[in-house]
This record gives sequence, C-alpha cells and structure tokens, in this order.
Amino acid sequence: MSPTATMPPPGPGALARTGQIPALDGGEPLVVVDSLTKTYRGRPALSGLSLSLPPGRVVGLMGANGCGKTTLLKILAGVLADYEGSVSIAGHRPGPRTKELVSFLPDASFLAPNLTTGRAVALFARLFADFDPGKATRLIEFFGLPSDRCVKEMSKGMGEKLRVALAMSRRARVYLLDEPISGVDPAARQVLLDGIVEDFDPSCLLVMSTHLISDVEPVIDSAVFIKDGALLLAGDADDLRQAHGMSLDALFRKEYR
Ligand SMILES: Nc1ncnc2c1ncn2[C@@H]1O[C@H](COP(=O)(O)OP(=O)(O)OP(=O)(O)O)[C@@H](O)[C@H]1O
Repeated sequence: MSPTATMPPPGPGALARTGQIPALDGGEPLVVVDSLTKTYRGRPALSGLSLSLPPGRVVGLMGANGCGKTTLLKILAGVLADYEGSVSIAGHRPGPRTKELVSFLPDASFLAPNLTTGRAVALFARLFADFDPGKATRLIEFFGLPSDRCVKEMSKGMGEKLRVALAMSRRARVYLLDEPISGVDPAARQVLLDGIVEDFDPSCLLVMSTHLISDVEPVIDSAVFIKDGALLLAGDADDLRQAHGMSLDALFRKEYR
C-alpha cells in the first residue's frame, strides 16, 4: 500500500501528508528532518523521510520491526552521521552542540554493571551540566528502585527504570527515548510513563519509539507512523483518531497487518 493511499481526507488529517506536527502555540519547530535517507551497506533503512516536530509535544514514534525508528533516533541524537538529507535540532545540525540539547535513551543498556542508583546519579551529575540529581533521586524513589543493588544485580525492568530516571533528569530541550517501556510489566509501564511525563516542560519535545501503542496512547499527544523507512502518517493524536474514526492502537493494527 502506498503511503498516500492511507492518507485521511483533507481536514485535520491533512497534517499527515507532510509529516508536520503543528505547534501548540504556533511557534517554530524544534526538530526538522528533510528528505532523510540512510542506508546500511547499500540497504535503505530510511528513505526520504521528512518530519517537523515542535516543542511542547509528546510524540509516539511507531512502526513495524525494522522500519527505521532506531535509525531515526540515532541520527537525531548525533550517534549516526552518515546520512543524506538535512536534519536540524533547534537550528543546528546534529553534533557536539546538539548533544547538549538532546537527552537520548538508547534501546541497549549503557550503564556499567557495578553502578548502584546513587553512583549512577553521581556519574550523570559529573557527565552532564544540565543534570538534575534531585529529580533523578525523586524518580528513582517513585519507581521504587532499591538503593543497595548495582546494575548487574537488577532485573531488566529495574535497569530500564533507572535508565529512564537518568535520561529524564537532564534539563534537555529534546528527549529521545528508544523503546523506554518494552522491558517492564504492564502495571509498571504506567508508572514508568507517569515518571516520563512528570513535570514535562512545554518548551521541550519528547519522542518515544514503541510497539506498545495501547499503553502509550493516553500519554502521547502526537503520533508518527513509519513504514519501510518512509512516513506513513503523522499528526496530532486527537486529529488522527478523529480523521480515521479509531484509536491509534486500532489504526496501527489496520495499517501494519
Ligand atoms: N548496524 C546496522 N547494520 C546494518 N543494518 C542495520 C543496522 N542497524 C539497523 N539496520 C537495518 O536497518 C533497518 C532499520 O533498523 P532499525 O533498527 O532502525 O529499525 P526499528 O524500526 O528500530 O526496528 P525494531 O522495531 O525492531 O527495533 C533494518 O532493516 C535493519 O536490519
């Protein structure tokens, strides 16, 4: 099915054609991606993707396995630099300047196995000038993490909660979370999501990739669907639900079956 075949009729859903998610206050976009193409050894992972994401939004980045979500987040985070097209974060090409603006939670563990929660907080405070140790400590308590265990002694879900607490405690402009709730049980997902959006600053942008759409649907206000490295749908969550007459979860199942 071609992307245009799935586009909703003109009206709110027209947003979907361009990948422009509207600013809540009419302001400038924070992240702009134009004709982004990324190949791995000649095989395309992203193919001419264009997106415009304003501050104040909590965006769900969704798509089937291998559609390019992690690749997009890595490019925005400045981890991958060999791409075609243009990418801008607050007017800057991803690089050393934007790493100060972007808090990236990768999908793999990046913490040393011997770190306790306290040592992890101290490490992040040394690494990042914008890190708020008080917020990290509050989130660690909110998530119920034990203070006497190091990373290698934590369960997968505990490790994920610690990484989320650390990533969300930077005073960044853009938060990029790759599958932040995939390792936790259904009840804990809600707690994790509550922690992620707690105290969300409307001058910031939060993008999280996920397959767990019914879990994130109450929390996100915008959605980007990617298919085969290209944009399928993007827009305000309420507009998409209204234009298609179904939940984002149902829309995802319809588009990707
Ligand atoms: N380091 C790599 N080398 C070669 N190909 C890669 C590499 N990383 C990703 N790919 C390929 O790029 C495509 C997009 O992968 P990516 O990890 O971005 O997808 P994804 O949407 O995040 O998938 P998932 O939902 O399974 O995490 C896939 O075809 C994948 O096989």
